[in-house]
Amino acid sequence: MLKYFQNNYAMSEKGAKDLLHSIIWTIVMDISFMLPVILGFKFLDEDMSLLLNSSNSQGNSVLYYVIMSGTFFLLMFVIAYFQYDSTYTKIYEESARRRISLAETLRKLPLAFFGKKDIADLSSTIMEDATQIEQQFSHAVPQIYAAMSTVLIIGVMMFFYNWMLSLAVFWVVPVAVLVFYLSRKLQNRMHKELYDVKRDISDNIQEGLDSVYEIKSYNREDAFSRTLNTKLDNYEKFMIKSELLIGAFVNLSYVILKLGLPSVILVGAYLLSTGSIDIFTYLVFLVVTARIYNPIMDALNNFALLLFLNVRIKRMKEMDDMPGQEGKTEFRPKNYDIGFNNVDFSYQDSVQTLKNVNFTAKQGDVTALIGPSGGGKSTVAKLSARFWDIDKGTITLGGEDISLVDPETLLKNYSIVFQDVTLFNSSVMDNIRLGKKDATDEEVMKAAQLAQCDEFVKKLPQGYDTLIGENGERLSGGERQRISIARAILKDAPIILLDEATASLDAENESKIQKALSELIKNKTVLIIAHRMRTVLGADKIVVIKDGVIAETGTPLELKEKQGIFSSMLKAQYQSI
Ligand SMILES: Nc1ncnc2c1ncn2[C@@H]1O[C@H](COP(=O)(O)OP(=O)(O)OP(=O)(O)O)[C@@H](O)[C@H]1O
Repeated sequence: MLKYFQNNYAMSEKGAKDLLHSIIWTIVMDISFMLPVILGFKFLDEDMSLLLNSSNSQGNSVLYYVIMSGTFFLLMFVIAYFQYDSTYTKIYEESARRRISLAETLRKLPLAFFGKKDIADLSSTIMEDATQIEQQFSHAVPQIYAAMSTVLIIGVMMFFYNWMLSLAVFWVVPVAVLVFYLSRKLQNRMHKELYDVKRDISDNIQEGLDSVYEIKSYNREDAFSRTLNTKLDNYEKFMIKSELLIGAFVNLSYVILKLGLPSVILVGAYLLSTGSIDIFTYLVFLVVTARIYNPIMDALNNFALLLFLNVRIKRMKEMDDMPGQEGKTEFRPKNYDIGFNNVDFSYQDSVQTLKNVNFTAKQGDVTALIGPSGGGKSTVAKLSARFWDIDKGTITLGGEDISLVDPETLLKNYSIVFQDVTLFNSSVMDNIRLGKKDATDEEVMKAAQLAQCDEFVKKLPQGYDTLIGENGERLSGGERQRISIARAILKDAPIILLDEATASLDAENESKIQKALSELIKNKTVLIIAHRMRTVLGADKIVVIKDGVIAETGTPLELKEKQGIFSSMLKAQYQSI
């Protein structure tokens, strides 16, 4: 049972145990809620029949019923308290565990995964899906199991009491459940489609927000709104259709259940007329029948909600099952040479991005990656820090295979300055301190000076304490880049991965960034995706990557003399200057 819960509801072992407790408490509570009814029957059976039959024998006193009612009330209250605690408190704990476990899974995923997968999808699985599951598990799931068990217990008791009348009560249940069961596939399909349509809309909105500048500058507002409106309209239509269809099946099941009462009336009347039952039994069955279908209807309703949840549970399990990156957390390489040995890599199975890549970026050298756009330069740089795991070959750091090292441990050795700098809506000081979280203000300011940030930071209203807006919206491209260089200087890692900006910076800005970079790369292993001639010619080694293979390697002088791709790229750039 516990394994079933774990597998089907994406629960932890503790969560499955808590769910089982909560179901048991809900069953106990449902049964305890019948105590007043039983007391009522006892009263009818023993005392009222005495009165009706004008017997002289003594029934139970009023005091007896008062004491019994008080005891039952207290018992019900205590049971309801434990049911509440086991259901609500525990499910929220499980929900927190579920979110932490998802976050832990995400932490272990290859870094590049986050570039590929849209963040809206991830965050909505962690927050929205987890909330939906939490609500259903605190409200619906224990009730389904409890309702089924309670009805079963009462059913068995009723069959022992009078099997013919019980048959009249219960024949509708399997028919109603069958109708509902048969609609399960359709419901699942509807829910899946609805979920996909909804995800598509949130992706669309997220994309619109991310690219609001482009949309406005290319006058695409109308087109964007039209697409979004169409999707929203379709979503609405789809919702109505799915509600109607699912509602039709659920209501059909309800109607079938409702046929139980007339059956009991008719069969009961017949049995009464033949003298097979007395009036009291007839009344008892009528009262029970009037109430017994409600928990079954609730269970069906809750079951429909659980089907709705299936898609989300599946999505959560998918995320949980994503292969994370593991490795040793003790790692002290004997040097910081990066080696690519016969490396093959593909993002998708069908296209091979890198083929048999071999080169070494030596500690203390600047190794420039150059080549035509789409050739694989960024991929090589990212693979060297284990953003993805490769398909074939090995990538080593100090001679050790990086695929055996825990990514977080590995990344402590890298400073990464790529073009798409991410800044946070906090102060300049905190943004730079990201490079070394325990750095003093003085250390941060020193790094900022070396990265040529000092001058523009001092002009900001509160200097280093100025909040820079969401993703540094108050800063220029060059300023953002220099902040990211300051972070890297502060981190002072032995390896620098650098993607030189292609954005056209003005001459002053460019020379400042060059100055900052030359500070950063002193005595480090530097792997640079080079775009500027100055960098390319100043490099110790050049690796030319074209169509995923290494086309040339050597010093700038060697490659110039070779008259190959490098020398023609060099000529083309000089001609364009
Ligand atoms: N996350 C990704 N998923 C799938 N394919 C990708 C991904 N990133 C890059 N690619 C593909 O891999 C190939 C190499 O891309 P890469 O970015 O490494 O080239 P590049 O030489 O750095 O290009 P550029 O100079 O234009 O930045 C390209 O065909 C690109 O479309």
